[in-house]
Parts: sequence; C-alpha cells; structure tokens
Amino acid sequence: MINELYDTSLSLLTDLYQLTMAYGYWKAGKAEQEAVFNLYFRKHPFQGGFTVTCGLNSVIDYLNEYRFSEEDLDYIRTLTGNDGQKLFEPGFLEYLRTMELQCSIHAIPEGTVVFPNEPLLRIQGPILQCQLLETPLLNLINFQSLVATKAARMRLIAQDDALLEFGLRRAQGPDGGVTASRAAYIGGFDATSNVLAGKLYGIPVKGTHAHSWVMSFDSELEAFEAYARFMPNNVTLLVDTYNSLNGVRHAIKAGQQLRKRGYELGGIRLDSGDLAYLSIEARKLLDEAGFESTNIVASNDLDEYIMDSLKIQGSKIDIWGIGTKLVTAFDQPALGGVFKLAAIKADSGEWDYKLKLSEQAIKVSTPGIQQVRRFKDSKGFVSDMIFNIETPLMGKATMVDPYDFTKNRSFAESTQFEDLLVPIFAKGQLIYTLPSIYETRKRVQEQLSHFYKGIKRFVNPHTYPVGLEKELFDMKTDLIMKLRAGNEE
Ligand SMILES: Nc1ncnc2c1ncn2[C@@H]1O[C@H](COP(=O)(O)OP(=O)(O)OP(=O)(O)O)[C@@H](O)[C@H]1O
Ligand SMILES: O=P(O)(O)OC[C@H]1O[C@H](OP(=O)(O)OP(=O)(O)O)[C@H](O)[C@@H]1O
Ligand SMILES: O=C(O)c1cccnc1
Ligand SMILES: [Mg+2]
Repeated sequence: MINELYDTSLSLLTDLYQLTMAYGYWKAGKAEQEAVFNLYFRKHPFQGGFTVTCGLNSVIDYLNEYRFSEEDLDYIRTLTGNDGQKLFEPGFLEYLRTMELQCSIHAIPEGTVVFPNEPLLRIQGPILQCQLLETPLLNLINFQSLVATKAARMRLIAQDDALLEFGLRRAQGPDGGVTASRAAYIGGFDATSNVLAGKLYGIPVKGTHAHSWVMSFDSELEAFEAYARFMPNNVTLLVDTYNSLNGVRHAIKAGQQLRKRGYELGGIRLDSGDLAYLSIEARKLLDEAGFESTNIVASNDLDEYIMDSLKIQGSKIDIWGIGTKLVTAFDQPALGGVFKLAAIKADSGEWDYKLKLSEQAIKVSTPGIQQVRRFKDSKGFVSDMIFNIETPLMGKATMVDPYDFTKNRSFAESTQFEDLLVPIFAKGQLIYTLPSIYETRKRVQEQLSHFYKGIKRFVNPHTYPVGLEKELFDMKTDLIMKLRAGNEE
C-alpha cells in the first residue's frame, strides 16, 4: 500500500548510514555474508502490560516492490562526503541496480499480543541487504504496532460499544493517517471516517456531520431537517453547536419527520461539555420521545482514560468517535522498536553469535537465531520463552528470567505451546498468505482473551513472564563475559 500511496520505489526510505554501511560491506567483500537481525522493542507503550504487533502487511508490500530505480540511483550518485567528492563508486551503484532481495524473513503474525524482547521479525540474509532494511522495517512496524495497541486499549474499555476512528485531520501526514486507520481497525475499532483507508483496506467507513453544516443554516432545526431529508438512511446529528440539550430536542423533531418517511434517527453526537451529564440527559430526552434505539455518539479529545472515567460516571454513550489521541498515540508518540544484529555466519559455516553490550541490562541485545515459544495451559497463555533454534530443545525446557537468573521455570515436554514466528519470505520469495484484515482484527481480541486479565489493566499492569531458554541464557551470559573481558580499558 505504501508504494501505491507514493507511486514510487521506496528503497530510499532508509537512513543514509544504511547506504554507507552497505557500501562498506560491499567494499570489504562482506556484502553477501549471511547475517541475522531481530526487530524487537524493550518496553510496552503507554506504561501498559501488552503490545499488539501490526504492520507486517506493509512490510510485505514494501519488500515485494523493493528495488533501486534509475531515479533512485541517479540520486544516490549525487551524494558527496565532507570533501565534496562522491560518496559511492559506480560499481556499488551497479551492484544496487541488479540486486535482488535474498532475505529470509520470519515474523510474528499481525494482531498477535507480544512482549518486550521478543523478535517480531527475524531477518536472515546477506548482511548488506539486511542492513538496508533496518530503517524501513522499523518505520513500518513501530508506528502501526503503537496505534494498534492504543486502539486495543480503547476496545478494552469500550467493551461492546462501537468505536469510530476520526483521526485523519490530526494524523502525522497522509501515510500516518492511512496506516493509523488500518492499525486502529485491527486493534478493535469498528469503522473509520477515512475514505481512502476504506477504499484501500476494506475498512467500513462511517461518519456524522460537522458544526459547519449547522452553522450554514439559519437555524439548527432547519439544518437537521435538511440533513435528514437528503440522507435519511445515515442520520446522526451533531447537537452541540449552540446548546447540546436544545440540540437533542431539535434532533428529536427531525427524527419525528424522518419517521413519517419510514426512516429512523440513527444517532445524535455530543462533541463538547460534560459528556457524562449530557449523555445521561440526552438519553432521557430521546427515550421519553420514543427514540430508544437512537444512538448517542460522543467525541472530543477522548482517550481510554476519559472513556474509563465516563463509564464509571454512568454515561450513556453507545458510540465513541476518537481521533487525535488515537492516531497520534498522544501520550507516547513512538514505540521504541530496534533492529539488532544477532549472528553472522563464519567462513566455517558456523554461526558467530553477536551481542551489543550496555550498562543497562535491558539494553544488552540477545544473540542467536531466535524463536518465541508461547506455553499454554487450560486457562490460557502462561509464558513465552525465547530460544535459539540452533540448539533444539530436548525434553523439558527451562527458561530463565533474563534480569534475574535466580528465577526460572521448567516446562514438561507435554506442555502445549505455539511457536510465534512463522516464515514470510524464503530467500526473497514471499511464501506467506496474509490473513484478511478482518481475520487479523479478530485475532487481536482472541489473543487478548487468552491472557491473564492483569496484563490488561492500565495502572501497574502485571508483567507477563518472558524468559530466555536456559542454553540461550548461558550462551548470552558467556558472550557478555567474553566481550566485557575483551574490551576492558
Ligand atoms: N464527564 C467527564 N469526565 C471526564 N472528562 C470529560 C467529561 N466530559 C468531557 N470530558 C473530557 O474533558 C475534555 C473537555 O475539554 P474542554 O475543556 O476543551 O471542553 P469542551 O467541552 O471541549 O469546551 P468547548 O465547549 O469550549 O468546546 C475533553 O477531553 C473531554 O473528552
Ligand atoms: O477530538 P478528536 O478525538 O480528535 O476527534 C475528532 C474531532 O474532530 C472534529 O472536530 P475538530 O476537533 O476538528 O473541531 P472541534 O474540536 O472544534 O470539534 C470532531 O468534532 C471531533 O471533535
Ligand atoms: O464523521 C464525523 O463525525 C467526524 C469525522 C471526522 C472528524 N470528526 C468527526
Ligand atoms: Mg477538537
């Protein structure tokens, strides 16, 4: 989709340093050396207890179209260094021109509930190619996962109420708007006001009308009657332009006219003031007038916390219209996903495991060709274990808390599990059938239902256990010791 939106190849959607490193690998004769990178995040957004992964569809589109066009190469050719001389030799540009993606990619399917340090994507292939993909893959996964997570949080509060996404006007540019609409739908929204997202993804489109409609008439009643006349099968009237409860009375009048023509007043929308009080009073007015099935839509800078508060206050809101705080992920504008090298194949054909040291334990990367095993019992998912597929698990598996080795758990061989990463590309060839957006959307709710409810609360959520398989933990520890010893002052 992103390619459609920009109508161009998007291989330049990367940071310059990926190109300069790619050039370096090429010059050093390392371009084809096989490497493995993991894409993962370190902390849940919104101080929450879960994250919903999203954006794989864009990754697939992006990689399917991946190539350096003549215009791309013409541009790269112009780039110069500090001395004004060309950065790249012609031979490198020729290499890029004929380059075909050879990467094999495993990923956790979209709509899966995931946790810190779990590889959402594992990219294996020529190091030069993997490197070029760091920035675009992070760009695609970070934002969409963030918005899908925000949406899933709102769905938890909304329960069975309808959720409409109204964010396009506040989104971070066209692609931010369109991808946010998709991610919001996957996270649990029911519809979007974004017509392009509707067309591109098959998301239901819905909407009401703006204050300008009311303001353009001499009176609110006239505006409502006109709207109802012209669009009798889609009437949700925005009642707060002048005085919300008066507006509800006018909407009821327009609704009575509609009924005479065999149509129903679909809803009224409240967009300012005390949404708890106004929705309760509006409900009374509507019910007294025999409009029990007319929905009350609320909007106005809503987020999951205000929704929660409104629910506690007994508000009578049936449909929530949410824009700004959803599509901008207002209280946390980025998911901190990273892309780290985990192994390089040595000339011997053996994996040489790689790790980035840090003073902060949470920032030390994990080596290995990783897979995530999610153990289940009769009540649901119980823990996730990251393991190295190169050291097959035999019999019972032991997993260690990566931040406290004294904490570990063992799982009998008979314990049920699911391995989360599935093959997407094999040496550059797509081998995965992307589920429909509707299936992915269902998957989120399905997934959430299998987790202990503590991970879903907003305040001090329960930490779902994610550990390293014992052999991987030991290998990581050894590597840390070796690297620390080898890099002492
Ligand atoms: N009962 C309520 N409890 C908690 N928050 C509420 C309640 N009613 C509305 N809100 C939220 O409070 C904020 C109100 O915003 P603001 O102070 O701008 O008022 P407003 O009603 O939009 O004002 P105006 O009438 O000028 O448009 C919004 O984020 C809204 O969602
Ligand atoms: O509040 P959001 O969650 O972003 O939802 C979208 C908002 O966009 C519209 O008005 P707009 O904000 O453009 O103008 P208004 O604030 O004056 O209503 C609509 O009336 C909502 O209030
Ligand atoms: O249809 C609506 O009510 C709508 C659409 C976009 C933004 N705010 C409201
Ligand atoms: Mg507003």
